[in-house]
Amino acid sequence: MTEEKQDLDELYQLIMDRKRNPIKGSYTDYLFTKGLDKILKKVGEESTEVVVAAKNESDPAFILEVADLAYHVLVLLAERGITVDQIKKELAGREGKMSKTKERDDIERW
Ligand SMILES: N=c1c2ncn([C@@H]3O[C@H](COP(=O)(O)OP(=O)(O)OP(=O)(O)O)[C@@H](O)[C@H]3O)c2ncn1[C@@H]1O[C@H](COP(=O)(O)O)[C@@H](O)[C@H]1O
Repeated sequence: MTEEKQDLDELYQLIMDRKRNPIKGSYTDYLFTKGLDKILKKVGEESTEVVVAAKNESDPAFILEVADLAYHVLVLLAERGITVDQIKKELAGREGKMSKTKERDDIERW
């Protein structure tokens, strides 16, 4: 059996392509047309669904909700003009910095 995988970078590129070349009937296009407030509303809704699924539902249902959230966060990044690489760079800059779990400074005060 072949297992299909979609890289987050590839999905982001597809979303960017929808932004540059709108396609009628595309849900991504629908979100960009509605604008930032609609995208933020979806990110909020999908976040809540992840929380509920994490507490109550099976692994497949939880995975589905996390995937929905990931997609909408990528749309939000694209709307704000931020790339996945910028997020990776931010995460890479944190590597090895969180060694204490008590009495440690907030992330902003590193
Ligand atoms: N990963 C996703 C993805 N995850 C969720 N969704 C859509 O997100 C919507 C969420 O469903 P909801 O019931 O919460 O929302 P709704 O009632 O449909 O709409 P609103 O609440 O936003 O008005 C559904 O319509 C899903 O189809 C996605 N739509 C697209 N993608 C990816 O984006 C690619 C491009 O999609 P299009 O832009 O539609 O061509 C697809 O091939 C996928 O890879």
